[in-house]
Amino acid sequence: MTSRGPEATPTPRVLAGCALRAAGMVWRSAPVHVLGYLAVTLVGAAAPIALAWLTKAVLDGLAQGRTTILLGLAVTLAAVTTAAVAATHAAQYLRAEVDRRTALRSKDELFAAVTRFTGLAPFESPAFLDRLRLAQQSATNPGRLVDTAASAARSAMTVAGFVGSLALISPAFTVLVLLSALPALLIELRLSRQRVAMLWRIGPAERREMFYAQLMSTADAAKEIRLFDLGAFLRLRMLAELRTANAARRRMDRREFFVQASLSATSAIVAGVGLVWTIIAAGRGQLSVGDVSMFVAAVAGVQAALNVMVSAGVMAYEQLLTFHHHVTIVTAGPDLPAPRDPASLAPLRRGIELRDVWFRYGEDHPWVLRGVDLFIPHGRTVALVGRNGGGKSTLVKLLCRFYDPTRGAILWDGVDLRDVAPETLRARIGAVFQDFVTYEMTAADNIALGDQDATQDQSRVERAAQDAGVHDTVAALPYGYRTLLSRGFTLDEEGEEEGVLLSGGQWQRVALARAFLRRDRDLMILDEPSSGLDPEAEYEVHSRLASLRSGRTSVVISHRLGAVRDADRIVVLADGVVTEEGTHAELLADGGTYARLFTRQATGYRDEVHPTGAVR
Ligand SMILES: Nc1ncnc2c1ncn2[C@@H]1O[C@H](COP(=O)(O)OP(=O)(O)OP(=O)(O)O)[C@@H](O)[C@H]1O
Repeated sequence: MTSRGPEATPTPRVLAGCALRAAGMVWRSAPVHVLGYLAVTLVGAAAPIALAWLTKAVLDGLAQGRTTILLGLAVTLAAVTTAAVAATHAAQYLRAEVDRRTALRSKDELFAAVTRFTGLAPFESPAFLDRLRLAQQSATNPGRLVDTAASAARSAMTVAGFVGSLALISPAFTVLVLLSALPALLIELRLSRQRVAMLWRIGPAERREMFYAQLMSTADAAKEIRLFDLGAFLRLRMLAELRTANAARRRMDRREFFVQASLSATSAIVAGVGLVWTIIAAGRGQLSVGDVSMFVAAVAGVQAALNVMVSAGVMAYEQLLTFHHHVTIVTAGPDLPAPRDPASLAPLRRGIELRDVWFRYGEDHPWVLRGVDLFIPHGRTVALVGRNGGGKSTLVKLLCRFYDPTRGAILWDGVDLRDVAPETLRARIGAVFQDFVTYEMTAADNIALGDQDATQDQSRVERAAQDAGVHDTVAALPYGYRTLLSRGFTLDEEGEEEGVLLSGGQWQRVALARAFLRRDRDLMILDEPSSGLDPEAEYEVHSRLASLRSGRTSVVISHRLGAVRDADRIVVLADGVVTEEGTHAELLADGGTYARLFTRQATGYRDEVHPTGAVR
């Protein structure tokens, strides 16, 4: 599902599966509305045929001077016209409702599937992201398929009705009109395959265009864009992507225009020939005035209805091809191998062992971890330190099983993490990630997301905030814990209860509070938990974290070596290999990388005092 080459066109069998799935989805979403829609469609389909016959009867009645039947015919004509108009409006409403209800279900199904992916790899795959975008766009397709099918059925009825009438006048001409629609169908199907392939090809350009547009409209990037004067640069890039996509769409539109113009010309020629023939036949007295009117209405009706049928068939085909992206995602297997019979995971007793763990993010990527052997003992704190890009955060991601080791294994009290359901493992872990999320939600929600049970328990949220030292800040916000931590939305519909923005350090404390809600978990992961804090706050938070960690198993990553010196074990990771391991004192005594980094940092904090007493 992740490779990005030209998309192979799904086989008819696969498309039939998609159609069945779409039909099931529509039926489950809006059964009553679908039935109503089909009923009014039927009325709409019968109306033109009835009108044509009534018109013929009126004209013949007039020509033959049978005025007695004219009033009845006129009333019937008016009633049929009214019913046809009412059916059109009812169909519009019902179709929109079917669309809305089905789109809701389709989005639910799609995002349930997206959140079911347990690892991170799909979200780092351009092919998957392109597919997801197209799948999102296809949310209304199942509903539209009903519409398309109904309009095809309506047209089929019209064709059948008029074909009967036409055949009475000229069987040969009837065959000619019907046959003239066949090339149109084949050509249009080919065009629609090309259109869907084009949409897949321009997917990356469209996503980049969206990326630039979003960048220019979000507060996060606004500072740099203004300071570095990036506005015009980003706008031009966005427009370049849009032009690329537009050029592909234009080429396709032109091709369609030429093909459709040729097809329309063919239809017009067929209709013109027929008209000449009927006029000549009427002149010779072989046809009545009513017959001529019927013939003209029938040819126009059959051609228009055949056109609609061809368009409907093509549209259905295109809608199915796009909906296929949805189906591919919702029916995809697990992104990480799922254990057939998942092992249960008891609370940690001995520890977590990384046994010769090798990892790279993809086959074309370099090795990030190269044979890491490491034991994280139960109840102890292990600190991971080392230079940027050494693989520390990657190791932590493997502990959470966001990826599986490429080689080697990670064992939780001897149980391979691959044998456990990811959600079971994650229920035992608490974490603050380096790139924690700042949710545009209320302060209370931002904390409670750490443990959803807490959404119903404000006291737990407040306790966690107190532990993270952010309670006073939150309590002082305009609406306390109800305050929205965003300037992009407001709390109320009227737009009066505006949100606020927190500082970087305050956000970090909110993220810590989220982790504090999971304090009872077996493993606590703290990836740079205090990087945004001021020195006093850092000291305070580390004291709190130390008390939180005491007796618990934790893995801490920090570049501030003073913050991890008390860890039970300090592990230096360099180029994906454990190069040093020991306590702070042992590593200092060894005089290796850790000792060098620590001394360098410590020297930076120490003032050199001049003999005169001045601080330099
Ligand atoms: N999702 C990813 N896809 C591809 N490569 C990645 C991904 N995440 C990290 N890397 C690469 O893996 C290597 C290790 O990154 P990692 O984030 O684990 O390092 P780190 O030790 O935590 O660094 P830092 O101290 O800067 O946070 C880096 O070279 C990085 O480019």
